[in-house]
Amino acid sequence: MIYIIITLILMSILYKYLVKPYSLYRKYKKYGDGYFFPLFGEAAEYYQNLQKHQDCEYSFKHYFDKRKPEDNRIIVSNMGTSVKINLVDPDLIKQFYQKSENYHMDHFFMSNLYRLFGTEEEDQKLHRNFRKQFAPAFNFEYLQNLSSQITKITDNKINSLIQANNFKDIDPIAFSSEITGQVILLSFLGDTLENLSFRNMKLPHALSYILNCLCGQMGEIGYILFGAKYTQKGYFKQHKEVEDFMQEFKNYLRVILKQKIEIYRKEFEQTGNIKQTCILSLFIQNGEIDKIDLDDLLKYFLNFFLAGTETTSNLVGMTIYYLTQNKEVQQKLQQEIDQNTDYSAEALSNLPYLNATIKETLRYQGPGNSLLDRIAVKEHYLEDIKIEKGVIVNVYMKAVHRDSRFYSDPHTYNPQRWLDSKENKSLHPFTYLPFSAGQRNCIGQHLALIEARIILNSMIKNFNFKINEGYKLILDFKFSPQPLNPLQIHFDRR
Ligand code: HEM
Repeated sequence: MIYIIITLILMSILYKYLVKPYSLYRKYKKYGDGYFFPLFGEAAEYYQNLQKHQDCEYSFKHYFDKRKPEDNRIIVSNMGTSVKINLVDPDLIKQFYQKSENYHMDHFFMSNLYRLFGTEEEDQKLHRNFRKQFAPAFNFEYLQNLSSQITKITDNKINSLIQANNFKDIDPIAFSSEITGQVILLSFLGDTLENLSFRNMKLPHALSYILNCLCGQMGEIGYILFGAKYTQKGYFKQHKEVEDFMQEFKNYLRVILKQKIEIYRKEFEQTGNIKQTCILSLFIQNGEIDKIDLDDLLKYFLNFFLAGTETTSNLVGMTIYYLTQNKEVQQKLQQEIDQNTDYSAEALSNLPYLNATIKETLRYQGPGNSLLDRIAVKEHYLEDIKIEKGVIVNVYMKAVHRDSRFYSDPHTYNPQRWLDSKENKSLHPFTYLPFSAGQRNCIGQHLALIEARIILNSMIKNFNFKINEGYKLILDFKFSPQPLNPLQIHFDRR
């Protein structure tokens, strides 16, 4: 009897994880190519190279140079009990955004992070409400008021580097993440909380520490099998320590939020105005603060920190890296920046070469390679492809950003392409998506660009950049491509 039960269990596992996904895989393969674990399929080489070389740029180039994009509109792979479809064709991508009501966020792999900042808004109405509430705080005109403070944070950081008199082997990603972390605190709370610490860590460090712990747990076998329940229960000492740290930290932040709200409320009652530009002060002035509870505010604050810190510092740091690899780009940028004396957000947004360089980093190696996975909640079509309920769908932005049909010489870093009107004209609107598109596009894109321009402007004014001769960039495949070993750049004072 026991053998029959074991056989039945094994067969049902085999069916769920192998037979069913394989039949789905076969069905979708005719629209593109793909790989199936245990590894086979045309795209398996992509994965094998990734494991062997650990360099996602190497395996990406190797694979994408060989495929014919016009015949391969998707890349399909098995994912748990279903399949995942990566869209790499702009027309399919356009339809995906137009039919966004057919998708929810896929929670399984992300659920450990949702423990930190609460679950995603699945309800479209709630999400629309969130966007409506926060949109005024992220429009360019409002954010311009923060630019002098962002410049001050950047200059302080550069001055402390100059005072330390150590310009060797600097990682510009880590360097700028201290600025971008403070900017998120500033834009939300109106204060960088420089003097506060939690368990002897500055607040951005404490947050990054928790995020790293939670992301690390997501690679554990127990997590892969059982999801966040496995880590949350705290059966193991290290899980319990992270859980305690996180809860204590959230309570600490809740108190800070409450205190800040009280301070701004008082200022508003007494003067009819709040001097500091930030989300909290805006919400008090426009009355939104009474429509949102403290736990939701905390959730959004943590969300913004997660979405806005490493992404922007990655953009800045990788731009500096590409300047070390392209001397003429560095020189051209210096010339433009040296001639400019107006450092306001608006003036910087009008520097053509600075903006073309940022745009090119976002195309070439943007921090948003793909989206968080979506799961189809009902059957529907993307063009001629029938998407079944339960199938996971994502947009592989990097693939369209490097598609030779839309970009000449796509694997070359070349800011000039954005100033060349011929290349610009040929663009299909869904071939440039560093901040995604549609209802869930990046709400913080203006903030990210304002910050990137200010930080790069100050850094380029002060330094020449040279890579350490022994350093070789290997891009690790994480949420976004990250250097496996921290960048080692010599900042030469100008
Ligand atoms: C270079 C920097 C940045 C890049 C490349 C970037 C990219 C993206 C992308 C691709 C998405 C869509 C994700 C998806 O749909 O799965 C997104 C969403 C989001 N981003 Fe950014 N981001 C950046 C900076 C920021 C900053 C500074 C903030 C500040 C608050 C921010 C806040 C958000 C939020 C809250 C969402 C979710 C929006 C929603 O669901 O409605 N991001 N970002």
